Amino acid sequence: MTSVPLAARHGVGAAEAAPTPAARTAGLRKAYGDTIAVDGVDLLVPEGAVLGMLGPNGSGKTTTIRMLLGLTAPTAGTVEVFGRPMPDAAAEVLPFVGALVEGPGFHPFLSGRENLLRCAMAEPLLPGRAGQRQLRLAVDDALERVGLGHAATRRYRGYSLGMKQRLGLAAALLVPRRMVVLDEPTNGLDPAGTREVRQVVAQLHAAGTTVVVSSHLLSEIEATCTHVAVMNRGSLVAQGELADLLDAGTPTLEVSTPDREAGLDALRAAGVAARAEPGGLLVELTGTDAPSAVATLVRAGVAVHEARRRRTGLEELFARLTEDER
Ligand SMILES: Nc1ncnc2c1ncn2[C@@H]1O[C@H](COP(=O)(O)OP(=O)(O)OP(=O)(O)O)[C@@H](O)[C@H]1O
Repeated sequence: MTSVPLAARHGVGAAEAAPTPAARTAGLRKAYGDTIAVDGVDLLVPEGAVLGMLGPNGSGKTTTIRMLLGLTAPTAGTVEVFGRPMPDAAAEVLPFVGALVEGPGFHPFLSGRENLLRCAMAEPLLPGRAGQRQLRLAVDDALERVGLGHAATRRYRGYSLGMKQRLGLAAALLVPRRMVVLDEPTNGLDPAGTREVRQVVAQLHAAGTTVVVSSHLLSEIEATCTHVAVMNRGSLVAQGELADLLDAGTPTLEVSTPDREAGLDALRAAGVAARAEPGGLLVELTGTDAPSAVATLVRAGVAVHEARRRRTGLEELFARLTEDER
């Protein structure tokens, strides 16, 4: 592993030439007594990815995230963040990593802004370089990004669960990060809050920040993530680019047509498997491709109103990967 200092390679805004992943684990294991929370996890988080961690309750997502952040030490295996070992290099690495994990310890009698100012003063990347004015600007910017500007002066103890969650997210965004790790960031948020988190993740991604986000909301993961890691019973059962995972099932083409019988006859004559569906046909794209299937239909005089590839869908994939074998 390269020994170039993290700040030199990963100074905020610096271009990354080396293909070092943002984070990587090997043989990661965590046991709490007889409970094996995480077992043999080889996770790869490519730099610049938005990686969604999915898994049923108790599958080991939070424990894995805590080990990524150096908050708990592995029982066995290794964790690297930006090529540096965790938790040993935590002091060097963590200023570049924003995190929202569980309820952060905010002061109940201070306002949201005052709480964030305290966080800002503890940020190694801000003090020294930043005066009070800059700290306040960073705090107000973070509050605006999470939609808390209007409640900045209210005491934390009066915040709703969703507002507390937003303040935790704001703390993760106080300085530009190389990686942001969000454990269930939409927990307790209303639909507007959920949309805002989605926007924040999209902004981070556009700025080149790596994002690791755990969620039970498959639709959120499907909408925001480039990569997915699926956990089940402490193990990683699938990981990779979202598009590749979704394409892993049998590819099919949905054809909207009123001429279903004629369409089925034409496809069968061409050796293409298909079945009738309400409003049209579902064509299996094994041994053929979408343009050929559509051409076969059109040649047979079948009116094709619309043709669309059907993806497996994350919900179906998730159910398949995590269903119990019992
Ligand atoms: N500090 C701990 N002490 C004992 N057991 C723990 C501890 N932390 C986690 N566990 C156990 O490890 C397993 C994995 O828990 P973890 O919180 O990592 O799962 P998760 O996928 O994040 O679940 P959820 O979606 O419910 O948050 C569970 O069986 C849990 O009870």
